[in-house]
Amino acid sequence: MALIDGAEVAKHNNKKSCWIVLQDRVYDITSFLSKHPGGAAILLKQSGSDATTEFKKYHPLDYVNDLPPRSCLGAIDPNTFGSLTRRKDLEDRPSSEANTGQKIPHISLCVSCLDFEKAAKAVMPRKSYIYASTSANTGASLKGNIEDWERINFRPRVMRNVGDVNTQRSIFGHNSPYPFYISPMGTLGAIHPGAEPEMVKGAVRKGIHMVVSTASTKTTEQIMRSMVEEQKRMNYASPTRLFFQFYMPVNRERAVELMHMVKKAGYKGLWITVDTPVLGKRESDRVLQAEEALSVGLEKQSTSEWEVGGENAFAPAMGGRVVSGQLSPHTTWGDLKWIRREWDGPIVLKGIQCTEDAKLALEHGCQGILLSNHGGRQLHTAPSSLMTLLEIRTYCPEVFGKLEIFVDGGLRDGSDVLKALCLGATAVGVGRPYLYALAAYGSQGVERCTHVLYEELTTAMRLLGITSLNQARPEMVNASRLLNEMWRPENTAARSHL
Ligand code: HEM
Ligand SMILES: Cc1cc2nc3c(=O)[nH]c(=O)nc-3n(C[C@H](O)[C@H](O)[C@H](O)COP(=O)(O)O)c2cc1C
Repeated sequence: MALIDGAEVAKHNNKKSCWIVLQDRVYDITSFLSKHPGGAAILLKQSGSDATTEFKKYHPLDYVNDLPPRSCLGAIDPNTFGSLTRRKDLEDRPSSEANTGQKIPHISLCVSCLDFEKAAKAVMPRKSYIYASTSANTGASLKGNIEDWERINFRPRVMRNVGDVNTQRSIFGHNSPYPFYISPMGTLGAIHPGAEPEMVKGAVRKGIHMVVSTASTKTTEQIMRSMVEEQKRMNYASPTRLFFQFYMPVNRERAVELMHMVKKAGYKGLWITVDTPVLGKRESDRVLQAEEALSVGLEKQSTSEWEVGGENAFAPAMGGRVVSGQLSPHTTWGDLKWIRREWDGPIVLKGIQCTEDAKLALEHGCQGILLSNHGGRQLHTAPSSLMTLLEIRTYCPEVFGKLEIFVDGGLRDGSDVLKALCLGATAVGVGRPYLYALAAYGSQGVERCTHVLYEELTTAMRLLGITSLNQARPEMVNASRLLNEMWRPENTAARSHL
């Protein structure tokens, strides 16, 4: 087949005829524009040009196989890459105009979790920063997550021998030096070129557990392989284990296929996200999408025409856009029956937000619950996980001891971790701080973030007067302020459901 000239490709740079180059092949993606789950605008930005670098940020290479038949037009003439369109005018602006040109701070200057965000903002493309930092609606859920940790105080004991401290915890029998783990976050390819494997590398080196997202840039197997390779480099001395976060696809066969893949790859537990029957309204994402559409002249297209994906059968996008077919709004408690038949390992429900559902999780044979509002990205004014933890302690204490209870959302300090453990949590998930650490410093950032949290935790334990996490008790914290605001059945019209 004759090679295609770059100058020819460059001509097809609009929505009527849109060609892109991926690796050394030319693709006509005109008919795919309106079906792309990530939106048409991002593809049009790449029209007539080599989209390989941008593509790899978001997708495994084998995604090209999912394009409609006959999309591949042939190979590009390698001598004509120079004639392709260079869309410099549309390149991503840095996330913070003020930081442009600023040098990234030395990693040793990151002494708290919040410092990683500042560093990341200096280097992250604006789109990636918006994806990471965005939250639902006015941001009230995210704000509540962060603030509630500071509304609980410790009740320290003094004059105790706190020379040596032990911070070990286990998740479903898998020991870890830490009572915290890395929360699942999608699309890490947009955060660091090394994507999920880079995060895994840092995790393995420090021995921290990690939950891998269904919406990852790399495949389930690639991510597991990267863990095994890093383990090998460390003579298998790292206790790190990977768990899998599961978004339920609408199609059951696909769901089963994914579960089998996850099992075969060796993931140690299935964390089913239950707070996302639909995507929350992430406002900054929406503004960005509108800006992108305007920048490529799509403003005349009605939003719905371009945003509703077609009959796609891919992994979900979690970037503020609904991916049709990938998030099932139809999942119910009854589905746990067939899920259990397909998956014999531990099941955690991620996104439990009230007592009633905690009880149901126990009744339905789950092994764990993760109290979470998805980092404030889903329901506007959802309860913080801390508030839910207090509610569950008050109204269904029977789940403690029978389920492993995790919390996440807004934890930015090792002492926040300790508060959750005092109140009975098994372990806590940390999301954005790890993402920002990865963005700014790659796997070294992941290691550093773990170290920072660990140091804060051990200091807090000593100052609280304990030497082991088994000594953490509810009476070591004063949660009165939150308890005053906690939901109570007597304040609700319908009381019969508890
Ligand atoms: C050419 C074949 C392509 C296919 C088959 C494809 C497919 C998909 C699919 C299935 C998703 C849903 C989420 C996911 O699985 O990650 C998605 C999202 C997305 N895609 Fe593509 N895509 C293609 C090209 C591109 C290119 C060239 C770019 C960038 C220049 C791109 C950027 C994105 C972005 C930004 C998202 C949203 C991710 C998020 O917000 O998390 N895609 N695409
Ligand atoms: C950028 C980003 C992507 C996320 N992607 C997913 C995901 O794919 N699946 C999921 O269940 N939760 C996802 N979450 C939610 C996290 O797992 C976790 O619940 C939340 O980030 C914890 O809050 P924190 O970021 O304040 O620590 C994501 C969160 C962020 C910030």
